[in-house]
Amino acid sequence: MDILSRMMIGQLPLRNSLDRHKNIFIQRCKPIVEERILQRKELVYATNNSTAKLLTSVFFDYGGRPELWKELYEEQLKIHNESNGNLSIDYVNKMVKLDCYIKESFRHSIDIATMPHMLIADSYTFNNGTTIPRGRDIYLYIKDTNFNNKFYGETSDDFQPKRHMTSYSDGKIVHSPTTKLDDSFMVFGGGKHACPGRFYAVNAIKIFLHESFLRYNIRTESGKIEPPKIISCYSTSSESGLVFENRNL
Ligand code: HEM
Repeated sequence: MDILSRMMIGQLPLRNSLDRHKNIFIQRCKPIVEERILQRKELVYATNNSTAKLLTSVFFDYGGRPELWKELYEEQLKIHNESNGNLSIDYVNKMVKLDCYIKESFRHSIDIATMPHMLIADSYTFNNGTTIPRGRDIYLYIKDTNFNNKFYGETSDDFQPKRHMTSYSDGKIVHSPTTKLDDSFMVFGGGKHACPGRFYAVNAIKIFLHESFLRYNIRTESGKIEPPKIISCYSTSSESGLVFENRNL
């Protein structure tokens, strides 16, 4: 059984090491962050470290792929017109193409699950002889899952938002939402400690993109797909520019 499966079924005596990282975050930010925000420190940490980072990657993935722009814009325009500009959660749930696009962008953007885990037993030895000492942070390397042909077929390396939806001849579209926990999509972890903020995070990103697509034509400064910046096994979005041009609604 691999490490992922053991974590999921709780066989590995790990706990989320959010507390340790939270304390580092608080020490660094104490002088500048208001008391009111500190009381919500977990939310600030979660939002900074994952949602904002991923939103940036989602913009870069969009800006370098002109072939996606028309269809995604038209879905948002249709929803804008139907809702008269008053988005309710029912309208956010109708953003199916956008959701599939976000899921594909997440699949390509995340190499390691953003929340490390810490071993709380004295030590743990895997079948291959690797021993982890107490207190060691463990990160889930999920690129193996994200680009696994077993889950995504021969085209697993390609950026294809439509891989997450099935269209039927009567026009009905069924899709696998970004928030769905699955062995093939571990971006939000899994099991009882899977990210509880995922619905909030994905809806916030959808609403942000909805408003942005309606207002702006967005492209990378180079006009090309900008590869992510890789720091060791950690990838983050490119540091190059994004261009937002006003769109006439
Ligand atoms: C796109 C954005 C986000 C990503 C990719 C993400 C990812 C993750 C991952 C991988 C975990 C670890 C799951 C596991 O241990 O199996 C986690 C846990 C957690 N996340 Fe998120 N997260 C995101 C946004 C948020 C937001 C916005 C919040 C709060 C509003 C949040 C709150 C939490 C909390 C409280 C936990 C710990 C759950 C537990 O240990 O039981 N996350 N998240």
